[in-house]
Amino acid sequence: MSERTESSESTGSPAPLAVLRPYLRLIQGLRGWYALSLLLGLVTLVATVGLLALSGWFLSAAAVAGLSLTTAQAFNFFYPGAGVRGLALTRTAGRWAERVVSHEATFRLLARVRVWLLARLFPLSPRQVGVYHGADLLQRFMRDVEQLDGLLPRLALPALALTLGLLLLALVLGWALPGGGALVPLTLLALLMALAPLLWHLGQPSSRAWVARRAVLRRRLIDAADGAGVLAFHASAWSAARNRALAASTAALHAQWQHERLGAFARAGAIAVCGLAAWATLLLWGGRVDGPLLVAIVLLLLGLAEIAAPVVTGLAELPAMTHAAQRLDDITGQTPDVIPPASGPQPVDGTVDIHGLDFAWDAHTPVLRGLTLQVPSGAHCFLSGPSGCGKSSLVQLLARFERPTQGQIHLGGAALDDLDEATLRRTLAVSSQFAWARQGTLADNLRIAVPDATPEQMLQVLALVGLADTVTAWPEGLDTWIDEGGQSLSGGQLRRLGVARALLRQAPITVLDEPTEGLDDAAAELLAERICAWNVGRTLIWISHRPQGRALFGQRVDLARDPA
Ligand SMILES: Nc1ncnc2c1ncn2[C@@H]1O[C@H](COP(=O)(O)OP(=O)(O)OP(=O)(O)O)[C@@H](O)[C@H]1O
Repeated sequence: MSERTESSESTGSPAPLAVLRPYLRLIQGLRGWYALSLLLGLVTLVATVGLLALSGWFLSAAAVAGLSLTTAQAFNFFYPGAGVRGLALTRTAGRWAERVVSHEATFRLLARVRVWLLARLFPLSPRQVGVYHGADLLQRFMRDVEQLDGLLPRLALPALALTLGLLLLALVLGWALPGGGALVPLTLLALLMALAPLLWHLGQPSSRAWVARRAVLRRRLIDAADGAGVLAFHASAWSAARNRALAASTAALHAQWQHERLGAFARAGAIAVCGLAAWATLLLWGGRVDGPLLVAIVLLLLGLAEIAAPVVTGLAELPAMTHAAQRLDDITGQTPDVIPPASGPQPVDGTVDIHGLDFAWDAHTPVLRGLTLQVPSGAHCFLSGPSGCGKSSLVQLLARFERPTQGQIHLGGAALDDLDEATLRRTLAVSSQFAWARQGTLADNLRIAVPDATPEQMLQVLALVGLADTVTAWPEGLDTWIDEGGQSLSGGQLRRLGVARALLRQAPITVLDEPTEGLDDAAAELLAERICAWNVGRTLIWISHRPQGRALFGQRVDLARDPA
């Protein structure tokens, strides 16, 4: 688990509301959808409370009218009955339409947020992304984004609809209840508004714990599942991993319980406040206004609880939303280590010119010091050196995933920093030391390098790395399914697939990091021979701590001795 992720969870101060700003900005393009949703929410609110009020009035007025035959005969049952049916239908249709519209807006917003996040994640260097545990990154992209999707439909819009509804009610009650009737909904509004800062304050610890602990739970579970194959050999480590996952689960459930408890109290508080308003109205205006009208108003105020409860639940969610936004801000707030120019010079050939290169992963441990190396265009260079001398770090620098602390790299006469992204990737093909395959067919994995590669071209490079016979013997050949991360391939096959992918590119400069790992000496020698022949006229940098194939290379550099 990364230090960074762990620390951002254990020591957070209250997340400021300002972290929600980027998401509110993304909402701007969906204003029409949200305005429609607000309108439908208002219609539903009016229909809901109107239905309760009218039904209450209807029942009590009918009861009063039934006291004598004359009034019973004169009472008009038809219009109120039609009104009740109309309001009930409006309420159902309004709620349905409001849900459809707000869900549509939310899905559109989710898509926007995820695309926006990905656009900020991709320019980051592997080191910047690597500080996040894979499970944690997924949690941020999925669960934390989902937490934010309620910002408008579950909080802002219902709160706005309720506020407008209460103001409207103030007008109605000002007319219906003489002597300060408008004060009832206005007091209700003030009380609900006072709940907001209280819930914000009270919700901070539990929501921070809930957002953080569910992320820890996911990491622990994925750690245990990923490591099961290894941990199962070590009984105590395996039971420790399970216990850690269990403890994380217990802690996450406890935090969720505390978080939900606050929401439940808030809901109960809102219902109680509406109930108190109804009682107060009954006590203050009982006997002063028409009985059925008073019943209607009391029921109307009780009905408001149905609208106010979800609003305060949304308010109780606000701290969790800001904590989720804060976790996303950890990613989006980063400045990429390398910002490539939009356009730049074109390399004229495959020369690699490294001059006075210094590099360190951290301030205390220099990895490369004053490395100077010139590989002429079309030359084949064998780069060796003991483990840890910085061979793979040099690959990271050539690929521009990292920046040197000093010195310059030129490719084809152009400074690496000046190359635009597409030109750099076109110029340089790299097979990294860490082999990887994505879930998909073998052909899918090769087409990562060249999307329109033909089966013949793919088999050609597979033959170079000694995989063609194996692949053609598989019943599905190039269409053989490869499991996530290349798990269905042997270590050596996976490594050679990575090399084949780089070779398929036929780029002016090819860099292969430890391509012979996992091969016996004879196979390693043969691989070097074939790849040198394939790259005739193109620059090849072969990085290996093994001597096999060394004699085939015109240029031989020992990184531990030659530089500095
Ligand atoms: N991503 C990284 N973050 C921090 N330190 C790193 C990282 N990658 C490598 N290092 C450190 O940099 C130093 C050089 O590592 P590097 O992988 O470049 O060596 P190498 O010569 O390729 O070794 P090997 O032959 O074992 O692959 C090592 O001390 C290593 O711990």
